[in-house]
Amino acid sequence: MEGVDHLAHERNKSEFDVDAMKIVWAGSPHAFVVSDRISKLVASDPGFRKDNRSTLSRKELFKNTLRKAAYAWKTIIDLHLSEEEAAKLRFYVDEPAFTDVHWGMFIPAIKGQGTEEQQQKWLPLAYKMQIIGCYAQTELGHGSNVQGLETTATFDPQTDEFIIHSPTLTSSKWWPGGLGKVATHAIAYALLIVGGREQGVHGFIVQLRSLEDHSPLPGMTVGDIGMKFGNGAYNAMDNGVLRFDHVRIPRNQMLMRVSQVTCEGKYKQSDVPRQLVYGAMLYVRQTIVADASCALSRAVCIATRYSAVRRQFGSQNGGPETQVIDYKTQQSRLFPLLASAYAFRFVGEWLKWLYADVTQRLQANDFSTLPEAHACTAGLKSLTTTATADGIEECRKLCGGHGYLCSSGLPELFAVYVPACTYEGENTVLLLQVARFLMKTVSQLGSSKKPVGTIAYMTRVEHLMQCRCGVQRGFAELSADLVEAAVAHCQLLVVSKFIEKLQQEIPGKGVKQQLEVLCNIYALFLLHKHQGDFLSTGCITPKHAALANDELRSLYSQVRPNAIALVDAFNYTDHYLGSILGCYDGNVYPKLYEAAWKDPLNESVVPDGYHQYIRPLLKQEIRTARL
Ligand SMILES: CC(C)(COP(=O)(O)OP(=O)(O)OC[C@H]1O[C@@H](n2cnc3c(N)ncnc32)[C@H](O)[C@@H]1OP(=O)(O)O)[C@@H](O)C(=O)NCCC(=O)NCCSC(=O)CCCCCCCCCCCCCCC(=O)O
Ligand SMILES: Cc1cc2nc3c(=O)[nH]c(=O)nc-3n(C[C@H](O)[C@H](O)[C@H](O)COP(=O)(O)OP(=O)(O)OC[C@H]3O[C@@H](n4cnc5c(N)ncnc54)[C@H](O)[C@@H]3O)c2cc1C
Repeated sequence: MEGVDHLAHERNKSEFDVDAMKIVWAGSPHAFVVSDRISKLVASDPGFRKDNRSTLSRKELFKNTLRKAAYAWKTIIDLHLSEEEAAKLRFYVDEPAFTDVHWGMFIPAIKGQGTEEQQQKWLPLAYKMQIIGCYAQTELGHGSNVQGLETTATFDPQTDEFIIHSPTLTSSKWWPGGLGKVATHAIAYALLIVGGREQGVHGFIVQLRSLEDHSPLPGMTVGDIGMKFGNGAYNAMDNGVLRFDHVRIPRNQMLMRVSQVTCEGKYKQSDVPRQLVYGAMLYVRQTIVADASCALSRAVCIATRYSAVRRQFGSQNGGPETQVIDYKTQQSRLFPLLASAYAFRFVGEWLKWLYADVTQRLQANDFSTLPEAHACTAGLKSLTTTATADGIEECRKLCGGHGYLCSSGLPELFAVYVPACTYEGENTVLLLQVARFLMKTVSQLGSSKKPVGTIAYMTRVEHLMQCRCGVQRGFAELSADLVEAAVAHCQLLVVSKFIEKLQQEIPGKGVKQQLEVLCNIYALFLLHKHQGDFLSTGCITPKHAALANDELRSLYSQVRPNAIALVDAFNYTDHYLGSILGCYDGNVYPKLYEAAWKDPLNESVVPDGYHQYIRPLLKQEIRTARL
């Protein structure tokens, strides 16, 4: 029945202060208040409805996304929302759209790679959305290998301009979000050529479309690259293709914080590392780690609530069947994911601090922590997105058949989420960056340069020193093993940041105890999953492994009475979850049944096509009917 909380009995079992945990999850009392208010504002506004998405054609979906983006912007203006509130509103609208790239990449790229003058010119236009930007780096022939990009930017000293050109088919820009149909401007990455000399890849602000009638400017061939994985909401994003035919832009539209080209045609490299050209990717990778905790927590919330509702087998003397959440197999699949959601939340908080710290240092031309920041953002983006994509799929399976319904919210969450393993750096390529960083650290062991920060533990791996001479030669040969070492390094990071979180003051009855249980589950689950490595290296004995497994089962039993409260602490509205299986009141079956009849296929009792195809079949008139 509507209004009845079918999970009340679960919520009454909680052994901790859920409201206090909501604040821990949000990050602070202020962040909780903003999140709670904005999520309810979005959920209560029919203008942000999303339950009909699966019935729309791609063009309808895309146009609806434009409408929502415009409506969101109007809401932001009308309600005088702050930047923080506006970002939260776009988050809870939960629709992949050009605004993600405009706010998440185009603006950070100008802030990180533009001069003061360029920032003063372009940022006000971007903040007011008087221009809409995209981040055009990837090409048909190159994505991972940025230095392999083929688009050229040739300086013409006669006119004080750059000529942007796509010399080959594979140099066509391919994938940039928002590029296909919406963006008026791009940060386009191209191989800089000055005085006949190639100077590497740099970023350029290029206007793509008229601000009068939105038509592509001369020399631009631009469009959408077509349907993407599943019928999910990511098809609301116009990932595009763009070719330049000798397009001229003023010299002052090359982003010149890292290097400059003078009007005389002199190329000047500032005394900053060229890798600052990659700065926007560092920013997005750290946001993607926070996004991973959000996406995984959504899936875990759905699967946990449904596991408490679903009963299957185990009836005694006609009594109720067993809740599937009580099965040890269900717990051993679900609770490590619950622990991972919290673990990724806290390592994401730390990574946000690390990014802010390195950004502050860069402003003072202190580049000392840039390599570590790159390794951490690259490695944690790779680790958390892989675990989250796999975790969302596991949550779908934990919900049995109903997990495969669009109304469960899980198929779409998976379809929208999985490209995170590829974009912003393909996960294996990024782990190789971490491996390179680790091996560089090994090569410095024994020198005066002592490992600090997240690699300080490596001073204790003296035995690696003997093999360091071989490492340089064997990197390619050993790369598969080194990628595993990179994963282990990142897992250690996640565990250590969870432990550091627990050393902070955490208010609320039972809250810290619950987090300690989740931290132990996360760490012991990893030990269990990789016990072969731990045993083969002598880090643990078989007895330790057995004790760890016993402890895991005990920890699952400790989580069980608190599971619903732990996912309630995410404070997601039913609107944002978009899932009948995960609805707050647990009233699943009536809602599933009601939703089925809303499917367009049920608009008529006799399906379209019956008289043309089925009736002749049934009446054996097939021989005469024209197929
Ligand atoms: C790193 C590469 C793989 C290789 O680069 P190179 O070949 O140039 O270098 P080397 O491997 O030789 O390394 C040289 C040297 O540099 C160091 N290095 C490398 N990268 C960096 C870096 N980023 N920072 C610092 N240092 C770096 C490296 O360690 C070496 O050092 P040593 O010599 O000392 O060893 C490179 O090619 C690469 O990065 N490839 C990956 C390409 C990539 O990531 N492409 C992404 C394209 S953009 C994209 O995919 C966008 C997806 C967007 C999806 C949706 C949007 C999500 C938005 C989230 C935010 C939303 C927020 C909204 C807010 C709101 O609404 O308000
Ligand atoms: C949904 C989506 C949105 C995107 N949005 C944008 C955007 O807004 N702007 C933008 O510029 N780009 C965007 N991209 C492009 C994205 O950044 C690239 O697809 C990504 O960087 C991967 O590059 P790639 O496609 O060239 O993969 P590849 O590098 O070709 O990967 C293919 C395989 O090769 C392997 N491989 C590659 N190099 C090595 C190596 N050195 N050693 C070992 N293995 C290797 C990889 O591990 C992978 O298994 C988007 C992509 C997607 C899917």
